Amino acid sequence: MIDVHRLTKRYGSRTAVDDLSFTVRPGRVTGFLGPNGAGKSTTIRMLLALTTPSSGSAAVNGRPYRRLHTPLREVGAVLDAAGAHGGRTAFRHLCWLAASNGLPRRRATEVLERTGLTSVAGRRVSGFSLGMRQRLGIAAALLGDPPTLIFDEPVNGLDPEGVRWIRSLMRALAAEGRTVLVSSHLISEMALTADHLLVIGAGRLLADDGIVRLTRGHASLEAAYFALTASTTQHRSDADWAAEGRTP
Ligand SMILES: Nc1ncnc2c1ncn2[C@@H]1O[C@H](COP(=O)(O)OP(=O)(O)OP(=O)(O)O)[C@@H](O)[C@H]1O
Repeated sequence: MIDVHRLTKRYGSRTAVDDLSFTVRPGRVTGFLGPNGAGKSTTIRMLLALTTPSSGSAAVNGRPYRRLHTPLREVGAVLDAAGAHGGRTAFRHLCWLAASNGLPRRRATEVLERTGLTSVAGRRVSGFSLGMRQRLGIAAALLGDPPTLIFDEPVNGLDPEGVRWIRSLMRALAAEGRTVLVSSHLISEMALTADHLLVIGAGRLLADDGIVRLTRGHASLEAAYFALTASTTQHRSDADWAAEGRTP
């Protein structure tokens, strides 16, 4: 479970996240959708205590991230595919992570199996493709068997097979009763993957609803999304011009 309450982040005169409140529930895939610069990554970074909020709070399984006793057992996060030390093998990387988080070594073998990396477990990460690195990042996120998972733009740069694999993994993780939050700016991908959507624009929450309800009254999810974000896209452009001290 993820709870965000009146979360705000300002960078100078720019408000990246603006009084955002929402709850992400277990047992379904929740998409976090918004245009470039909407504040998705900043929100996720605040959830994981990588960025300090200007105000408001964020909790994972009822506690702020910094107060989780064993974070890897509580929440797995996939932020980018470049996290592993290139000189290590996939297996050693995961064993090192497991040991430094008090997790049994067998978890490394188990998550390699789940992410389809068993056959390349002994290869150095430096030789991995983007798709293999992404799978390794997911393996690391699953190491502590956490009830909550957060993926930030997980399919960026992946080929169709990789996209489909991640989609089915996220659905399977939700079916196991986990809380799954996935950020994206790809509407078509979210239509296939998510049950529920949080739509943000210019740092503000624009919708918090099921895909079916969101789409109702529109020709498609894409049409519903553009109707929701149209005004904030304009707002963001004007704000960007202003922040740069220019006029559009
Ligand atoms: N460290 C920072 N310093 C200043 N501004 C920042 C910083 N990080 C983010 N921002 C600004 O905050 C806003 C939100 O950015 P953020 O990366 O959270 O958006 P996003 O929705 O994840 O976008 P994208 O889909 O492009 O990744 C943007 O205007 C961005 O320029």
